[in-house]
Amino acid sequence: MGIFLQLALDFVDLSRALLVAESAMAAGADWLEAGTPLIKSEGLNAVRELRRRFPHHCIVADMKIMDAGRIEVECAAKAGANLVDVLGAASDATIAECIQAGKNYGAKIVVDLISVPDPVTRARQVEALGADYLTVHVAIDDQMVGRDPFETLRQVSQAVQIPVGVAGGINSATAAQAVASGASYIIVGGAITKAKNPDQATREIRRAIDEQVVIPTTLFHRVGAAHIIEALKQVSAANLSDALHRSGVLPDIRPVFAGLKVAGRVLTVRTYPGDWAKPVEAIDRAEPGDVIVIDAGGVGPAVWGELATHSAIQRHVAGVVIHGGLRDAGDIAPLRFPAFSRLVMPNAGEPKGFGEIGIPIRIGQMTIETGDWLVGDDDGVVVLPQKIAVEYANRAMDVLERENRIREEIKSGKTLATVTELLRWEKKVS
Ligand SMILES: O=C(CO)[C@H](O)[C@H](O)COP(=O)(O)O
Repeated sequence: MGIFLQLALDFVDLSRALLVAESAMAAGADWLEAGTPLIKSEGLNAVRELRRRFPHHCIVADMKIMDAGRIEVECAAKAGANLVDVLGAASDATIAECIQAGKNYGAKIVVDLISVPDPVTRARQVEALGADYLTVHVAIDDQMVGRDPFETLRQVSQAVQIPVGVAGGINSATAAQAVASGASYIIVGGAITKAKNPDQATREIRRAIDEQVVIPTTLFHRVGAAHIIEALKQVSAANLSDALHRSGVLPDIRPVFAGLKVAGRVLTVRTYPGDWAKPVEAIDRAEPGDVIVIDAGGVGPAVWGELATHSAIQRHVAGVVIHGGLRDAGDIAPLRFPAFSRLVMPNAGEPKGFGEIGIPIRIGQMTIETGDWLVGDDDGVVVLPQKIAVEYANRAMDVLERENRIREEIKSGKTLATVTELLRWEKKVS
């Protein structure tokens, strides 16, 4: 038996879901899943519509049932689902009801092991209850902190006889690993639904599964602590701010030169207005790729200029952010060194040596520490605290990927309001 590719339509708008479904199913996906967000947004009408448009495909309703198993399975089956998902975290009574209702209404029951503390034990239990399929699943939110499903998949697939599938950020680079770890079906959401070209993305994942090959991708894969910079180099300050729920922006600090982006780890400096000693000493303390963030109290005179920039370039410093003043802008411009500053002025201060390097600083409402991360570009600077850096670097990638997909839909002749069904999704004021 071949390995099935299940496309998970995690949209909130049926029209967008159908657009991707049409191309992905034609490109080689086997099973078609109405994702939980789609069912919550559109109701079981989403399943009915998928059944109508794809009469010969297996339709999966990702109901994530937690209670009232009988009625939820009945509704999904009557809407046209062949497979209905219940959570492994649900009680045995709920799962047993789902299984009985499935038999009655002609649907198979998939037990989703998402967030189950002991998946191997639970897998054996639900197999004994009569489940038809088991899915090992790393939640989208858990993917953001770098978790993957492969070791659990290997263990669960060895522990039970029924087919085991996998979900959790699978892409063209990891689909072969999913097969090697024992998957009988592979569920792919974002790597197809956020792809600029879902048709091509589906073909690549199909090939990765069938030929057991790794097809590298820079998108749809999540980084761990050692690779934060790889994600931050791809995203914009706006992407990162969106991921951070619109926070993280350094107020009043503007790019001095247009078209230059910086992403890097922060080295902080606190200094006295105009005292450029610690900023220049920090260059010698910086690691390659660091961004020096200077708090000079938000006022002049300048604490950074052309010679400091040459020095920073020698040390492979990635950029500078100044809550204070910069000078020599005309001489720095051709050096293409990313510089962000509150003020630009001709006068420098004296090197008196006040202040410290590497201590927490405060700019506006933001506390910034050495080891934090930042992204700066034409929009300004967004800081990412170290303790949440892995998660929000990944969430910023997710924002970027979603925008990539929306942009393609606009370019195909729609407007932003149409693609996002803005009238429907405006925040209602009570
Ligand atoms: O059920 C889901 C989330 O709970 C998703 O459909 C599933 O995780 C697949 O999407 P992705 O490939 O983006 O992880």
